Order: sequence, then structure tokens, then C-alpha cells
Amino acid sequence: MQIQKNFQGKDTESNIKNKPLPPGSFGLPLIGETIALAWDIHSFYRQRLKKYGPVFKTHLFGKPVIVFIGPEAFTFFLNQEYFTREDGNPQPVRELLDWDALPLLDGEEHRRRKRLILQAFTPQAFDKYIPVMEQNAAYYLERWEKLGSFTWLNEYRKMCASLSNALFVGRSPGSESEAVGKIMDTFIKGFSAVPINLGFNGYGKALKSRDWLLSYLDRAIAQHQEQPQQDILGVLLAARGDDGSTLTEDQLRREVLHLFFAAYSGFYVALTLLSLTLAQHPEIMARARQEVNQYAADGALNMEKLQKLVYLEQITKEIRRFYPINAATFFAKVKTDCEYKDFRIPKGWGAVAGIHTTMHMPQVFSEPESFKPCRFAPEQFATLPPNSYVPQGGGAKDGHRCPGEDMITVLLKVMAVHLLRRYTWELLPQNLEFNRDLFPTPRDGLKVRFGIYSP
Ligand code: HEM
Repeated sequence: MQIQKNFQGKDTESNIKNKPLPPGSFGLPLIGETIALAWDIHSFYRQRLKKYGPVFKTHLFGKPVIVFIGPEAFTFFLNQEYFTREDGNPQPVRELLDWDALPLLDGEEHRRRKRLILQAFTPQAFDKYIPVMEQNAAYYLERWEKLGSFTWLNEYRKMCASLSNALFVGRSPGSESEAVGKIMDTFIKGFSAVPINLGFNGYGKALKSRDWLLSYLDRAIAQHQEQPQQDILGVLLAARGDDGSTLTEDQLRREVLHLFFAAYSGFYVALTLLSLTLAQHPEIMARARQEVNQYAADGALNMEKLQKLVYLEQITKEIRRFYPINAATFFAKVKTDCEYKDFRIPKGWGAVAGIHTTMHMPQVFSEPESFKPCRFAPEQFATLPPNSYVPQGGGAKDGHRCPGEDMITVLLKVMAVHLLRRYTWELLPQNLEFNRDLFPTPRDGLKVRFGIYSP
């Protein structure tokens, strides 16, 4: 019999078997609590945290699952001795990712691929992407100036489809990007659809969109092989590991599929929240504008200039803490019987960590329901407990943490600079409640009046 130590190194397997399971409910037979999760993913985790505390059991996608919330529980969940992502995710997530991508892997192969992919997300690489971001911003800012009033979420969707198409596969803005954006929207809806493929329903359409996107990427890979380019696909085609290994063509197309739609949705959601925040907090907008005037009043941007924008950085961090973007990490599977806080964590069960709920724990973030960028002043940020600020996952960069983390910071700063150099905007009367989408945004899509700023 294998003897297991717990994470505090004090218990044996037979002792673990005698421990109670965490509190919680398995819900209805067969479907468990899956419908409640699909109905409103953020409320699902919030309500159960309130009822059961930071570690609870539930039943999702046909499997018992333990949920971990808060910095300490999150750290435990990241321990690879006890948890693996392999076979951890529900079948529809795996099928939508075409059965093979970073969130579905673990161990050596995950680390190898992740390190190759991270080669496209270095500060040197960002210096190449920043001009693309600026060109895209200039095109859309001119359009918005002419429009005067518009629904920003729709506009950001178009802009971010065009931006991801340019950054990943080197395409110039145009109608093709808008069509690709619509296909990505249909694909993304598949993650919260009833997972039955009837062809014409939400899940069926999402799978067709996945196949369309894969063949679009196949064509882009073939073109890049003929004529090497400097975009993300170009960097990934050229990426080499320490041992000389590369991504095979099959791995590349699937990884880029994930990066491509994650970037598109991450970009437009984060930018919509940036515009909302600045409109709702005139004092924050004024201070950010002052910083832009001081360090980036004109001229092309680069990483060196962006690094001086310390207050903007705090705003971008608080946006990702404050708003309900991701409710939880991808799913994992318990590798071996273990215990946490005197609860039994059984081998074979699913596991997941709460993201938004972890970042709203008052023990770590005082007045968590207030929007306060100052909580991310560099000296305060440095004192946060490990895995308390986890908008894009926790742990090491070559673990399951989001590879797009720094890219979002860069994009938000670039866009904020271009907005604040010249423009101002105000919210029009509308419903600002958040919808129940996978990544929630204001119900009416953020209607604004937009114009030139005059001091
Ligand atoms: C505000 C924007 C974004 C947020 C909030 C976000 C959030 C997350 C979260 C919570 C995870 C899961 C971490 C885990 O399971 O432990 C993740 C993983 C991932 N994200 Fe993002 N993300 C964003 C933008 C991006 C962008 C721009 C990209 C691509 C450039 C991207 C690509 C990925 C990938 C590939 C993974 C899987 C990593 C792995 O399993 O190793 N994300 N992200």
C-alpha cells in the first residue's frame, strides 16, 4: 500500500480515508449541479463559497469535483504531486480544443510546449507587436471619432478580431477579419452550450466553426512556411526548445487555435472594461491622463515607454481583479488520495480553483467590492500572498498560468495611451448590469458618446 504524506507532511493514507469529505452538495442524480453552473457561472462559485466556505464539493459534467478558493487553497490546487490537468477537463472542452492543447496536458510535455509558446510572448516580441496594436487603434479611433456615439462592445469585437488576425497570422484589417471574428463568437459560445452535436444547434455550430478556424490556420501555416513572417505564427514556427525540439504542425494548429480565440475574447472583454472603468471614475481617468501626458504624450510607443506608465499598470491589474471575467481555472483531476484542511480529497475526482472569488477575499483585498487601483502600487503588490492575485491563473509561467498575461497589460496600456492622448467619452443611459456570458460584459454593450478631449 502506498503511504502518502499530505502537503503539510503529516498524514498516512489510512488516516486520510477516515477524514470527512468537504461540505457541499452533489445536486441531482446524473446531472449534479451542472445546470446551475451553466446558468450563471460566477454566481455558482460565489453562492457556494458563502454557504460552504473555501473548499467544497459539487458534481459537474458527470463527476464529483472539489472546488478550492483563496490563496492557500489555490496554492494547494497547483501542487502537481496531487493534481493533473490530464483527463481533468470535461469532454466538450476537450472536443472544442480538438483534443490536444495546453490546458489538457500536464508534466514534461506541457512544460516543453509551454516554453516554446512563451517565446512569442517576451518583451522583445511585444516590441514587434506594439506597432501593429497602434495601427489598429489608429484605424478604429478615427472611425469612432466620426461615429460620435456607438456601442463599444460591438466596436471592440470588430477591432479585436482585426487585431488578433494581424498579430497571429499577419493579415491586414478588413472584412475578412470581421467574418473571422463572427466565426470565433460562434465557436466560443460552444463552451457554454448544451454539449450535444445536432449540427444546427449551438454546440454543433461551434464544432463547425472550430473546423473552419483550423483550416484557416492550416492555410496560414502553409503561407508562412513558404514566406516566413514576423507575427506570432512566424515566431512559433521558428521556436526551438533547449533540446532543439519544435511544435509539430498538428500541435501548432491546435495551440494557435486556442491562442487565437483566447486572445480575441480576452482582448475585447478587457478593453470594454477599461473604457467602462475610465468613464465611471473621472478622477482615475484624470490621473491616468496626466501620466500619459508626462511619459507618453506623443510618438510611437515601445516597451520602455510603457514601463514608465506605473499608474496605468495598476488600473489594468485592478480591472482584472475587480470584474468577473474568469470564474475559475480549467479543470484538473486528483492524482492521489490526499487531504487538505482535514478534508479528504479522493483520487480520481475533479478539481478546480476559483479565480474571481479568490480575488474578492476581504482577508487579502480590503473592501474587495471597491475599485481601487492604488492597491496595486508596486510596494503593495510585492507584499501580496502567493496566488492571491490570479486573474490569469497562478504559479510559474511555464505551469498553467495564462501565456497572454503580459500581452493584455501591454494592449490595455497601448489603447489607454491612444484614448487619453486625444479623446474623452461618457456613458449614455443604459443597463450596465453584467450579462451571464462566459466572460460577462454590460448587458447593453456599453453605449457611449465619444469626442475630442479639451482640458
Ligand atoms: C483578460 C484577458 C485574459 C484572461 C482574464 C485570461 C485568463 C486565463 C485563465 C484564468 C487561464 C487558466 C489558468 C489555469 O487553468 O490555471 C488562462 C489560460 C490560458 N490563456 Fe488566458 N486569459 C486572458 C487572455 C489571454 C490571451 C491574450 C491569450 C493568448 C495570447 C491567452 C491564452 C491562454 C492559454 C493558451 C491558456 C492555457 C495555458 C495552459 O494551460 O498552460 N489568454 N487564461
